[in-house]
Amino acid sequence: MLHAVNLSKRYQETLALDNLNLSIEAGDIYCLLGANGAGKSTTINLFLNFIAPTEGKAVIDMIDVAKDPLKTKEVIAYIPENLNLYGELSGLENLEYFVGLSKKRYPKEVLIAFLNDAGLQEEAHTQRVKKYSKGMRQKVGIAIALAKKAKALLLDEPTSGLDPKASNEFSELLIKLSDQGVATLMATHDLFRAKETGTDIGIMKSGKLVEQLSTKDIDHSELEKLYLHHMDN
Ligand SMILES: Nc1ncnc2c1ncn2[C@@H]1O[C@H](COP(=O)(O)OP(=O)(O)OP(=O)(O)O)[C@@H](O)[C@H]1O
Repeated sequence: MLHAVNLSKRYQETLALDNLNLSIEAGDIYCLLGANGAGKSTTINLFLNFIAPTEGKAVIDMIDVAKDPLKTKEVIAYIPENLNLYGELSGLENLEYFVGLSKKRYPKEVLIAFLNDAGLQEEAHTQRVKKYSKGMRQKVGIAIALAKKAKALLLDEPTSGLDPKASNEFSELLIKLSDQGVATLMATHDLFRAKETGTDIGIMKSGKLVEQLSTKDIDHSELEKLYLHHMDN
């Protein structure tokens, strides 16, 4: 579903991403780990066509992102660290608006069902988003992904700053989406969540993918050791 093929991005003298090859299939939750500046956001931004590759390609659902960015955007949902919602609108109104951008229309009760499925408590649906916690905003993001029937989810540090309960709830939603066949690429600094939630882990350093593994082959402390080993060498 999501493929990086010899994907590179250079900014003047900085090689932000160096020949990345990556395959994320339906149901995979692929967690990208790495220090600040390792190239995680660059990877996600290339899949979103926010930036253009210097070499190689990002492919979503067999379509080259740079060649047909609008078509690829139809099948993905993106949740950044801080989701940009309209503070004066309610969660329900935000959902209606953003789903409308993707040319989908649903009756109000179906939109409410998406918010419920995303775990947003009923009384919050009609409250202005400016009063929401970060966890509640991220749930609206998940509701948008559900309503768009997104095949792939791109997440850039979505749980940073969430308390452990909110972070756990978010992870459970990702697993629910994965069970429905959604392919997820998530940049994160949270080794614990990556092991708990992810199916696969990639460790990046200085623009290179230096390690790939399946989460079932490693425990928490081995993952931490491996991560620190790569950061120290
Ligand atoms: N617009 C830009 N112009 C120049 N250099 C950039 C630009 N965007 C990113 N870089 C550089 O590319 C490299 C990779 O950055 P990137 O943001 O992908 O890292 P990251 O792994 O997401 O880090 P973080 O964990 O801090 O979010 C860094 O050296 C960064 O300084």
